[in-house]
Amino acid sequence: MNGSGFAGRTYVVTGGGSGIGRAIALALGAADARVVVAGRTPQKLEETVALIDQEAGHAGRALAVPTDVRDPAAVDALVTAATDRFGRLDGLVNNAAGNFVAPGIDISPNGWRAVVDIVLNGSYYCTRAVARQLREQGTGGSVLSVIATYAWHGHPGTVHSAAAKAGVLAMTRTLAVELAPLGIRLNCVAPGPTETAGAGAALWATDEARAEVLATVPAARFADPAEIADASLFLLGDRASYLTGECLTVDGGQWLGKQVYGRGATPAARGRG
Ligand SMILES: CCCCCCC/C=C/C(=O)SCCNC(=O)CCNC(=O)[C@H](O)C(C)(C)COP(=O)(O)OP(=O)(O)OC[C@H]1O[C@@H](n2cnc3c(N)ncnc32)[C@H](O)[C@@H]1OP(=O)(O)O
Ligand SMILES: NC(=O)C1=CN([C@@H]2O[C@H](COP(=O)(O)OP(=O)(O)OC[C@H]3O[C@@H](n4cnc5c(N)ncnc54)[C@H](OP(=O)(O)O)[C@@H]3O)[C@@H](O)[C@H]2O)C=CC1
Repeated sequence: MNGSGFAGRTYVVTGGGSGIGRAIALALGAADARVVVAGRTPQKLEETVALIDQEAGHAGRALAVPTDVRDPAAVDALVTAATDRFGRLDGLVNNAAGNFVAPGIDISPNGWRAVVDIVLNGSYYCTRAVARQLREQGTGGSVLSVIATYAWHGHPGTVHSAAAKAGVLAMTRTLAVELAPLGIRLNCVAPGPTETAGAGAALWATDEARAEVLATVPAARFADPAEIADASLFLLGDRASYLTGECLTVDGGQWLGKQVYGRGATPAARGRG
């Protein structure tokens, strides 16, 4: 990945201690970027830092800053810690999330708040803090938010997350216009079902639930977090320099895969098969 334009740049990755966030942090580290990982669990963040150091062959390329993105003061302190350590910022990945499956009418106000505060409010606080830093630097930069396709098609069982991800998409499109004059691009990536411990526990905790999810994916497999990281680095980096306010779906065809007659078959073809 040398020559990709990431060398010497600094990115904050929220939820960088696990799953997709860790994969993005590792990919940035492998591309010679400096990476600041934020999340609530220090040990998970330190593991990511150790993996980046190991890949680099030396320490110092990554920093763990325990942060709850629901706390705007903590988010401001995260940006200060990142710039104190690396001198400047170049971008942000809003990846932190919380989720659970429950019927919408049964979710308590606190349950609604828990998810919306992490996903929507946290993404706003982080975007605001990083964009202010970029404005102060006068350098421009790039913000990527990890959403989900149910931001536009909805999803029974996760109304809090679907509503919050839709909010992040609207935030991205709005701020893409507001911040374009500052050279700041904002985009989203929408992964389909991706093999992570967090999503597995929250969304497909049983073999039956897992099989049900898999049956919705035309590609007939879960994504590897590294595949989401590849798309994410494209959106974050200079090869996407004229791309802003967009969302790239990386879902094995899942959200397009609604069908009446079966995949790849017309009724006539099915008759022959
Ligand atoms: C099916 C295919 C879809 C494919 C696309 C999927 C797209 C999206 C995927 C993801 O987002 S994966 C990310 C998954 N990762 C996580 O969720 C990890 C982080 N999760 C958490 O931190 C928790 O799950 C949390 C609940 C979101 C937040 O934790 P916190 O410690 O802040 O809150 P709690 O005190 O535990 O609970 C707050 C509140 O929420 C209620 N609640 C929690 N779980 C459930 C549940 N399973 N059912 C109903 N309610 C729940 C809990 O009871 C609390 O409310 P009150 O009791 O106080 O009213
Ligand atoms: N896996 C999938 O199938 C899909 C995932 N996504 C999205 O991808 C992203 C990553 O999910 P995934 O890797 O699967 O799941 P994980 O559970 O591994 O990732 C969620 C991360 O968010 C962090 N986090 C949660 N709450 C907070 C908080 N209040 N402050 C800071 N960090 C927090 C968690 O760390 P900690 O608990 O230590 O704070 C964790 O590292 C999410 O945005 C998710 O919605 C989208 C579509 C599909």
